Amino acid sequence: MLKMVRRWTCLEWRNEEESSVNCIFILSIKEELPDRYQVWVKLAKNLPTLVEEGQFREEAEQLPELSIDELQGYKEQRLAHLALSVITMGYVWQDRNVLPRNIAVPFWNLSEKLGLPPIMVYADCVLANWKKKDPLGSMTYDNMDTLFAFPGGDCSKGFFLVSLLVEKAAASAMKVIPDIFEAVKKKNSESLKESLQSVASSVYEAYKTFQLVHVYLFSLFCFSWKNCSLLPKGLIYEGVSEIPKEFAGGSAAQSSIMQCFDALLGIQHTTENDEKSAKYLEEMRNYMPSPHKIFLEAVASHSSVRDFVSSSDDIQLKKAYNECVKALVHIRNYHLQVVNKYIISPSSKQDSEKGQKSSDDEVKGTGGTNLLIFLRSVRDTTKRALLEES
Ligand SMILES: C[C@@H](C(=O)Nc1ccc(Cl)cc1)[C@H]1[C@@H]2C[C@@H](n3cnc4cc(F)c(F)cc43)C[C@@H]21
Repeated sequence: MLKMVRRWTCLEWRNEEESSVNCIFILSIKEELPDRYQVWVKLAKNLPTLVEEGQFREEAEQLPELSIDELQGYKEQRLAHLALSVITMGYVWQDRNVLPRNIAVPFWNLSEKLGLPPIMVYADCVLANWKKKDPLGSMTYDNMDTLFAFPGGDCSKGFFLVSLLVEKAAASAMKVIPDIFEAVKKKNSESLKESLQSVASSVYEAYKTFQLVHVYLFSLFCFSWKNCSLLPKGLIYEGVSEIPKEFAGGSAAQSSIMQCFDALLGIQHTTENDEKSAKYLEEMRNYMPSPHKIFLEAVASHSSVRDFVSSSDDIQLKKAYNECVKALVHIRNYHLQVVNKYIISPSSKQDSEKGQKSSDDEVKGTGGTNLLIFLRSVRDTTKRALLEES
C-alpha cells in the first residue's frame, strides 16, 4: 500500500523544472493533439467567437466522427477529454438536448477509458486546462493562462487558475503522505509530528492562495444535466443510447485534494446530519480521473493517523494533528465566505430586484448541488474532528 501511495505521489509529476512541486493531481498536458484530432482542439479554442457569431452548432455538426484509438498516452487522452467537454458544453448551450454522434461516441468511449463521466469535470477545466505563457517561467498567476476560454472571459480564467494554484499549494503536502504512513507504522511520534506540521503549513499556504480569488467572480457557467431544469431528463448521447443520461456539473467536491486531506486525517463525513454531503462527496469521486479515485481509496484504507494520534498521550502530537484540521476549517470557512459574497448575495439581490423570493434552497452551485449547505456541512464536520488536547 505504501508503495502505491509513493507511486501515486509522483504519478503526474510535472517535468523536471517543476520537480519542486509534487503535483499528484495537476497535469501538465500538451497543447496539441495529433493532426487528425486537432479539429477538436481548434473548435474548442474558437468556442467563444463561434458561439457569439452563432456558428458553433454548425461547425460542431461538421466534425468527422473519429475513433479514440490513435490518441497516444494519458496526457493526449486528458487533453482530448478536455476539448470534447468544451465542445459538448458549447453544443448544449445552443439549447440542444441531443449530442450528435460525431461528438457523443468518441466522448463516451474516451470517458470510459479515463474513468470520467462524459461531461466537463474539475479535472478538465482546472487540473488540465492551463499552460505557462513563458515555459521557462514559474507557475505564477501572471505567467499562466487557460488552454480554453469560456464565457465570462477573465472571470472564468481567474476562477480556474486560482483553483489550480490552490491545488498546487496544497499538493506540496502530498509528498509527506508516505512518511506519515511510515511513522504510524513504526509508531514514530516525532516523525509523525513533523509530517503533520508540514501538511498544516501546506494547507495554510493553500488558504492564502485561495484569498486571491476575491479578485475574480465565481463563475457559475459550469453546466450540469442532472436535476437541471434545462435538460430535465438529461442529455441524449446519439450513437451511444436513445435514453437520455444525467451527469452532474463541475464542482469543488471533484477536487481530489479537497477530499484527500479528509481521507488522510480520518475526517468522516458520515454523520446523519451530513449524510447528503457524504453521499455527494462519494458520488463526486466518480467524477475524478481513475488514478485520483484509486489514490484516495488507498489513502483512506491505509490511514489510521487519527486513531494513532487519538490514542497517543503526546499532547504536541495532538496539537500537530489539530493544526491540520484547523487549517482545513480555515480554507473551508473562506470557501463559504466567497460563495456567500459572489454567489448567494448577488443571486438574492438579483431575485429581489426581480421581485422573486430567493432562499438558500434555490441557490445552485457549480456542481448542481446546494453549494452553501454542502460547504457548511463539510466545514462543520471538519470542526468536529478536532481532538481534545488534554
Ligand atoms: C475556487 C474554488 C472552486 O470552487 N473552484 C472550482 C469549482 C468548480 C469548478 Cl467546475 C471549477 C473550479 C476552489 C475549490 C476547490 C479547492 N478546495 C476546496 N476545499 C479545499 C480544501 C483544501 F484543503 C484544499 F487544498 C483545496 C480545497 C480550492 C477551491
